[in-house]
Amino acid sequence: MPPSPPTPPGTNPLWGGYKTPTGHGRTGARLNLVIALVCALAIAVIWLGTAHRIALEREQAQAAAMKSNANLAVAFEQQIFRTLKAAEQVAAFVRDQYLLHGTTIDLRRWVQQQLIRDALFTIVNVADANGKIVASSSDMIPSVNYADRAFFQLQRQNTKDALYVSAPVLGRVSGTWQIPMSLRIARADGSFAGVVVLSVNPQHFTDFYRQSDLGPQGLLELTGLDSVVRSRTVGNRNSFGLDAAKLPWFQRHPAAHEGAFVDSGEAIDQVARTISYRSVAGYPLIVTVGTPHATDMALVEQRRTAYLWVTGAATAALLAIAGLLILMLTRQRAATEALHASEALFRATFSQAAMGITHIAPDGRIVGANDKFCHMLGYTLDELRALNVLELCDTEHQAKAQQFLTERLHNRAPALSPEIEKPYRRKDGTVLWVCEALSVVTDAQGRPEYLVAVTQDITVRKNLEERLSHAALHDGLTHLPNRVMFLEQLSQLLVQARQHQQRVAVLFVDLDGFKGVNDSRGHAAGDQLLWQAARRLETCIRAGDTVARLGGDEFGIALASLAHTSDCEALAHRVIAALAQPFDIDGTPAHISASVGAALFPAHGEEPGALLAQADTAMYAAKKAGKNRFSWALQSGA
Ligand SMILES: Nc1nc2c(ncn2[C@@H]2O[C@H](COP(=O)(O)OP(=O)(O)OP(=O)(O)O)[C@@H](O)[C@H]2O)c(=O)[nH]1
Repeated sequence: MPPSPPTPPGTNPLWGGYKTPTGHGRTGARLNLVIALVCALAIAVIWLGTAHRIALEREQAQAAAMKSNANLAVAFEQQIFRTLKAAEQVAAFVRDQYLLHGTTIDLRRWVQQQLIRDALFTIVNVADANGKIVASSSDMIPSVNYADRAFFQLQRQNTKDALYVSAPVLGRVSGTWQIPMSLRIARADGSFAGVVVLSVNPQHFTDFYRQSDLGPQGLLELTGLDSVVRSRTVGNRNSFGLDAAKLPWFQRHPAAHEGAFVDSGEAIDQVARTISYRSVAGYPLIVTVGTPHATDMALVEQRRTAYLWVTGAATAALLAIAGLLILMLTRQRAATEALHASEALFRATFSQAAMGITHIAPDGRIVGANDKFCHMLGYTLDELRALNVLELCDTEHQAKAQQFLTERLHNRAPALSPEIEKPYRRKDGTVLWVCEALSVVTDAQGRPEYLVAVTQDITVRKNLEERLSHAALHDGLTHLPNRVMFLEQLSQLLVQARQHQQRVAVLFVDLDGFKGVNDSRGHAAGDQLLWQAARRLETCIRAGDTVARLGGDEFGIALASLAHTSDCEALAHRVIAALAQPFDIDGTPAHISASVGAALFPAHGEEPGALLAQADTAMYAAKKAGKNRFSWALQSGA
């Protein structure tokens, strides 16, 4: 089984596998859109995920800060609670002693003996029912009256036995800001007998700040439900006695006794804080802990920046990948479309070309051919594909065709596409002259894959050329060679004669009385006579000799390889005898004769023109001698 031929573009039969591309542009645009959408979706997912992660971490950080602050608030509340309980115990002890011993109680000594141990009380006083201080822990009893003090008036009217923590006041005894904490003294009958007053430095309440390390913007505050701030510490700044009405935690407290939120800091110092507040159990007080929101969120913000960078980089990478993908696919599509267009062009060119196109394997087998070529040769495509292109040539042209094929395979310069003119044999046996150009198509490795032959039918031109060539060298009336061809053939005979040392004879034959036939019988009759004379002359010569019409009623004869001069004379006499026979012109005889002159090579001349001239001169001599005779040329130079 022979190896299968190389496969040209497309598939068989004859690249019929090609399909007109449809919808490539639309499909490509859709694919681009899908890639863009997938990319956009992926980017959206990444960003949503990042945003969600950031929000979650924010939430967690916020919750952690709130929880931490809530714990601090609990601890702060407990410290306040313990302080107040201690104050309450001290006040109750002093009250009990006062009720037992009256003004004889020595508070100063108790402080010194540390019966009143707590150092937080700057001063402990007992005032009677009129507000006059009757016992004091200071060196001497101050002459101060509490009657106008709010806490005194409140305790006088109060029936509750509870410690009252007043708003900070400027101490009349100490001259410094104090928070008076008072306990009502009641007699056995319940009547008001005065108050025990313990003064506390407001800063004491927020000393907790130092333990809790809230930072330079941290907030610690003790606020009374009477909307007066007992003590507030922000960093190392301490303040008290401020109005708490506008504080967010104060406003929230009635609804929720404890809570946590982010405050803008508008009511204090414009610093946003994470706030936790709660009521002090059993006292009309609120403790508040705040940490700067920026500090709480610092780590989250750092991570957020990192997330944004990573997400931004991932977005850029995705966009770059999608862009590259779209670019690559677009280029690939463009290449495919160009290939399809090229194939469509090829197909149109191939099938509709005015010239025959064949694809030939390097060994000459015909792989494919267009309709034109099939039509030119009269074969079907299947018949052609069973043939070698050389089989389309006659045997004598096959070597030349093979050589042309081989040369083209070895010299594949595309710019050089030489043409060959050769005859093909059609299926019906007639000759098809073609002009054929061969191009070589190579594979990726540069090896010849197949040849493309573009074949033009030049039979008409060739026939015309042949006819023109024949007409140029032959006489149109007698169809004998004309003077030009006679001289050419004589020249070739002389070349051979020189090589073989042979003699050549040239005879000049001129009809006698031909004009009379023309004149008496007409020109057409003269033509008939000339035609018949030519045929008679042809019968007189041998193969290899030449007879030609030199013009008018003149004929030339060239005799090759003349053995004896007598042979020439014999021929001349045969000619004279043949032409002396009557001619039958349209059934009526016509009589003429002929005068013949002859010249010999090399005796009478060496060149065709010279020999013919010599023979002409000899013929003229025969005419002069009475016509119907033969005459030799004179010796050369005679
Ligand atoms: N019918 C015909 N006549 C031709 C043709 N060519 C030349 N002639 C005539 O042939 C004649 C040749 O002239 P001549 O050679 O003087 O005639 P001739 O009667 O043979 O004279 P001699 O050679 O002296 O015997 C002329 O009348 C030409 O017109 C031709 O092709 N056909």
